[in-house]
Amino acid sequence: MSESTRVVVVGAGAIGSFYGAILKRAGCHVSVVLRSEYEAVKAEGFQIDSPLGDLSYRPDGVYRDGDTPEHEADYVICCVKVLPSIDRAALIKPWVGENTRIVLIENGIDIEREVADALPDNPVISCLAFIAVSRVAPGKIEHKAFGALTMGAWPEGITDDCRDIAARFEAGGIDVKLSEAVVGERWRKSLWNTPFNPLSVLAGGADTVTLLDTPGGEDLARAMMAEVCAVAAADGYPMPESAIDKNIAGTRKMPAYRNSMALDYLNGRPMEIEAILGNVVDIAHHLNVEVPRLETMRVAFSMRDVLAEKQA
Ligand SMILES: NC(=O)C1=CN([C@@H]2O[C@H](COP(=O)(O)OP(=O)(O)OC[C@H]3O[C@@H](n4cnc5c(N)ncnc54)[C@H](OP(=O)(O)O)[C@@H]3O)[C@@H](O)[C@H]2O)C=CC1
Ligand SMILES: CC(C)(CO)C(=O)C(=O)O
Repeated sequence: MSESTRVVVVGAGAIGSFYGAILKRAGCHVSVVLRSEYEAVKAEGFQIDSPLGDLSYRPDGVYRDGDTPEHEADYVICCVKVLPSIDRAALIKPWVGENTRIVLIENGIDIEREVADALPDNPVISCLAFIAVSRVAPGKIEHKAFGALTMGAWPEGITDDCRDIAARFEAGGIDVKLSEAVVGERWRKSLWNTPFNPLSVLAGGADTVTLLDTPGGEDLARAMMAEVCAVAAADGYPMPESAIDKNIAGTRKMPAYRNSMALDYLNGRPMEIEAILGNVVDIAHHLNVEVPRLETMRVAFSMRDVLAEKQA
């Protein structure tokens, strides 16, 4: 394994700076592309407090969106939020060369297609992060727990590229599960994110304990999960019925936790409603699956957007 693998992390927020630190520990040359935190990171690097130890580091290159790369990257890792306002393909394109592999570490369903369509000659590796990490100040990151990645080639399979980048994450101290069917893995994660993320926002930024302990809360989460299961099955990725019980039991075991969307809401940042909820509803419509609760939530969020536009 070459020590000088060049990695460019586009959107080095909580997830990007953390997994950049892991690849740096594994001996990769890690550059980052930033927006609002450019000055802070250029001056001081990242300070990352983690149960894995002090992961603070100075990236080998610190760039802004619009800068010109000096070298071709082996891997471009895209970690921006999946938002309608961000053209992710346009954002990563300047950093992608002929031999660059594109790695997406982002939440959501069917989020790969727009990138793969715009950059058809570069392989896409799709990753799911099971981690609790957040930005606490410019360049300062708090890693609270977990960190494992699940990944596979998109739309399916495990390629040598997947094995190569997985080995680097593992060398940096992270568990990686390689999957032949990463779209199915996305559905399994969506089983949690699609109900819990938007619910926590509608509940004013509520944590998991509040959501489940509110009378009717667990029933609502379960009913929304059942809708996600039905869409996933119609899309060709059935999940066992026990998956819902397992997710609820696992969530009840966790200390009170605010997911990334709840944190975005509380910090006044844009939220990944379409990637996590809207795309599931669109697929349900396309496959004629009834998802009344998910649909209600999506329309309620659209109302917020319409109101915000009127007030702007
Ligand atoms: N945080 C978590 O615990 C988890 C997050 N995820 C997923 O990971 C993905 C990333 O989330 P997270 O790291 O929390 O999000 P953050 O908001 O912390 O990071 C996103 C980063 O992208 C940057 N960015 C946005 N637009 C641009 C641009 N044009 N040029 C350069 N940088 C840009 C943002 O900069 P700026 O500061 O200017 O906005 C920010 O630094 C999401 O899909 C999320 O759902 C998945 C599991 C857990
Ligand atoms: C599953 C969870 C809660 C952390 O991995 C997540 O994906 C999020 O915070 O959005």
